[in-house]
Amino acid sequence: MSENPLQSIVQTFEKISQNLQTHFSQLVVSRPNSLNHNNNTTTSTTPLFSISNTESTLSESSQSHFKTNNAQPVSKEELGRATWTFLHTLGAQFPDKPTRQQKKDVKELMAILSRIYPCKECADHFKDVLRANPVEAGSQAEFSQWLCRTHNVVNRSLGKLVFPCERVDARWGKLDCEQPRACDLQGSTVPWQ
Ligand SMILES: Cc1cc2nc3c(=O)[nH]c(=O)nc-3n(C[C@H](O)[C@H](O)[C@H](O)COP(=O)(O)OP(=O)(O)OC[C@H]3O[C@@H](n4cnc5c(N)ncnc54)[C@H](O)[C@@H]3O)c2cc1C
Repeated sequence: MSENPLQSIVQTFEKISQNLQTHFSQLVVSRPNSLNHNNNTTTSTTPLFSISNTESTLSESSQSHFKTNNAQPVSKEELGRATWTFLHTLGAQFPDKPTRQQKKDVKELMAILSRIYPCKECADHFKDVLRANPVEAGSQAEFSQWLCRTHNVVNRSLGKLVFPCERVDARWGKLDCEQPRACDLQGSTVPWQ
C-alpha cells in the first residue's frame, strides 16, 4: 500500500520541530555550581532560563541556593565599623548651618539607634552614653566633634585607644561624590530655621 503523501509531510515537520527544541534547550548558561570564590571549576548545566510551559524564571535549584548559601552573618565588629562609617560620614556631610529639621533628625537618629541597633548589648550601652552626652548638632563642626567624643566613650568602654578628635576631619572627609556638591546636604540660609 502506498504511503499517504500528507503523512510524510507531517513527519518531516515533526522532525524539524524536534530538532529545533533540542537546539533551544541546549542554549543554557553554564555557571559555577556555588557562589564561593574558590575558583571551583565545576559547572552546573541547570539552565538559568528554560523553554517550558512554566514561566521563565530562576530555576528551583538556584532559588534554594540563594536561600541557603547566600546569607553571610556579619560580626558585631563589622556591624560597628559600618555604622561608625555611616555616622562619621554623616558628620562630615552635615551642613555648617543645619535646618531645625536636620538638627531634630540627627537627634532622633541617635535615639532610634539606641533602641533598634541590631546588637542589644550595644544599644543598651549607647542609651547610657547618650543620656550622659546629649547630641550636639548646631553645626557641622559641633556634630562631627560630638560624634568623635561619643565614639571615644564607646572605645574606652571596650578598652580601645581613644581617637584624637582634632584629626576627625582628616580621617572622615566628605563623601567622594562624582559631581561636586551633588551629595551635599542643603543647610539653612536663615539662622532661625
Ligand atoms: C552606636 C554603637 C555602639 C556600640 N556599642 C558596642 C558595645 O557596647 N559593645 C561592643 O562590643 N561593640 C560595640 N560597638 C562596636 C564597636 O564600637 C566597634 O565598632 C567594633 O568593636 C569594631 O572596632 P574597630 O576597632 O574595628 O574600630 P571602630 O571603633 O569600629 O572604628 C572604625 C574606625 O573609626 C575610626 N575611629 C575610631 N575612633 C574614632 C573616633 N572617636 N572618632 C572618629 N573616628 C574614630 C578609626 O579609624 C577606626 O578604624 C558599637 C558600635 C556602635 C556604632
